[in-house]
Amino acid sequence: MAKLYFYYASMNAGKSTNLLQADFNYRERGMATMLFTAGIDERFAAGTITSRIGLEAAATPFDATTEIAACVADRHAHEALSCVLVDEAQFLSADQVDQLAHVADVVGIPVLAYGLRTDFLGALFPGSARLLALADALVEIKSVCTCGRKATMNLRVDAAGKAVAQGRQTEIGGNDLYIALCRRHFTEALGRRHFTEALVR
Ligand SMILES: Nc1ncnc2c1ncn2[C@@H]1O[C@H](COP(=O)(O)OP(=O)(O)O)[C@@H](O)[C@H]1O
Ligand SMILES: Cc1cn([C@H]2C[C@H](O)[C@@H](COP(=O)(O)O)O2)c(=O)[nH]c1=O
Ligand SMILES: [Zn+2]
Repeated sequence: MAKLYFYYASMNAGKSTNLLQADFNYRERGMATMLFTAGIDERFAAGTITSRIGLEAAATPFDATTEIAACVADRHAHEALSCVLVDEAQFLSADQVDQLAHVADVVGIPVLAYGLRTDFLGALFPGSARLLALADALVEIKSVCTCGRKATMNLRVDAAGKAVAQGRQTEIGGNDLYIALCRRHFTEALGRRHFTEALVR
């Protein structure tokens, strides 16, 4: 039975690299894949998944209106797909994650979704919340804080490197805007009061 996997991590942990390696594995065996990534993330060429170590592949951009199950069914009708891979899965809606579960369960294609678990305040993204609830397998991709502990959180910083404690959940950026930290250093940088406020919102 095909499964829905959620590979989650903090920023800069190697999610896109891992996705591109999985994709390469399928393709070198002559198996077709379909890749999705968030259309709003235009840090690199639109419709491209790029890892910081130089690998890249073409992907279908998704936004809030994308009917992912229909896109997969269309492609699958022309070429039998062996795997669907989704980057930036934190930006999926709950309904789009349900569609990915349908792709695995009914269409029978394994789905590998890669994304952040939590935002800059330590709160779940909608897509991540649904994936944590539904995925058959939750796989953590680990990275390291400056102190050597596991970096599970994403601190947003301003131009002066100061922690940002409020703002909209979606703010596209890279190392200029975010630092992956362990929970202890994240909480200290943010101030425990802000951290708790975000969680009870
Ligand atoms: N020029 C580089 N050469 C080798 N590794 C790099 C380079 N730049 C970044 N990295 C490493 O690549 C990883 C980030 O990969 P990426 O797949 O883009 O992460 P994510 O998708 O989780 O944000 C990090 O481990 C980072 O240290
Ligand atoms: C923590 C956090 C992140 N984002 C954005 C920033 C990046 O554009 C992506 C994550 O990219 P990566 O592949 O993991 O490097 O998400 C955001 O919009 N809001 C946040 O709180
Ligand atoms: Zn730390």
